[in-house]
Amino acid sequence: MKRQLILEDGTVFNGEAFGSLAESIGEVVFNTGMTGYQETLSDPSYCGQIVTMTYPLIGNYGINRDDFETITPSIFGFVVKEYCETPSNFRSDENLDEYLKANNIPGISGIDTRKLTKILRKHGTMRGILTEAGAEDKEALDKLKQAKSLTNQVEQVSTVKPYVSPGRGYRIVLVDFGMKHGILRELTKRNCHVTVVPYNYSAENILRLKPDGIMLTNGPGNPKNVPEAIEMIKKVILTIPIFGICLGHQLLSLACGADTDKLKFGHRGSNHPVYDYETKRTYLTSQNHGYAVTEQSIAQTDLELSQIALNDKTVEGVKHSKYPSFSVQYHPENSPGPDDTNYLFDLFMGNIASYQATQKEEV
Ligand SMILES: NC(=O)CC[C@H](N)C(=O)O
Repeated sequence: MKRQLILEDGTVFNGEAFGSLAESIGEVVFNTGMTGYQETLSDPSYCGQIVTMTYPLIGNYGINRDDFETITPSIFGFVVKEYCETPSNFRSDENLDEYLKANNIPGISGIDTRKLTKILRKHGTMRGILTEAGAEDKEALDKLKQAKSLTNQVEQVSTVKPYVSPGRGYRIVLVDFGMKHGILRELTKRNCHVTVVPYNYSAENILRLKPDGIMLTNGPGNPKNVPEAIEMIKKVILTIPIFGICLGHQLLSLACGADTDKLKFGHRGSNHPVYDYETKRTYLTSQNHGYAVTEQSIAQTDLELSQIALNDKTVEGVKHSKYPSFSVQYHPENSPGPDDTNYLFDLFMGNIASYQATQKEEV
């Protein structure tokens, strides 16, 4: 069945339908990972976005039971050049089409994704509509232009109630803005007792849980749409070590007085080089972000710039100069992508240990 992707600037792409046949409007973004489509599809940070993969063949290793980053995916659409109907992999349980249908995600294949990506790089990300072919282009375009931009994606993907993943190690409160399972996986690997709480859990309620450390997860949309979290962080940073990832990094930075801005077309892929000023090393990182902390805004805060993207000098990490808190813009939990920066979870454990040691000395 024929489908269309129409961009805000009027560009029409014709292709074949796969996955669900639902009509969808979202921000069209590109991901350059050669693999990792299952993690991408199930990453809640893509809520509100239609993702195109630049790698031309997608679906060839199927969908397996192990690589999900969330159970209920919230991506708004999936655009590929060639979609593989007959996956070949010992872990594969179903094909991409079955997965997308079961989760009501519309897909389109047969698209010149190189052309689409070049348009997005030149113009910046745009919104688009995935719709049935033969629909009046003008009507679809009007619908797209009239559609309101989303501001409540975090609310859509965060947990509603707190829950616990028990362990005997440090007690970590994980504030869920649209958590990838990879973060929980890294904490449980380190024996942490993790309490996952909703995005709008108050500082008072978090402190009542007596955490040893707090983690701020990744999540969709503009960090400025989550003011309650910024207020919460301002209070908890005074007494508890914090580690923020992606949206969590942006929120921590905003709470410390820095600013964020939207990038032209963002960073989404599995091989983004990041330089660390302290270790003087370059790490390959997994990334998915459309916003970033602005470098000039850091100077007026107690934050230090700790890491930077080598491709375009975007801020990739900050460290607090007074409190044992830090954050990164990329994904140390990888999934998908390289695990070069997994050590940051150990660094967080170390921060907790040394902070607790200093607290004991003071008593
Ligand atoms: N993966 C994330 O947490 C993304 C953060 C934020 N939504 C951005 O696009 O910049």
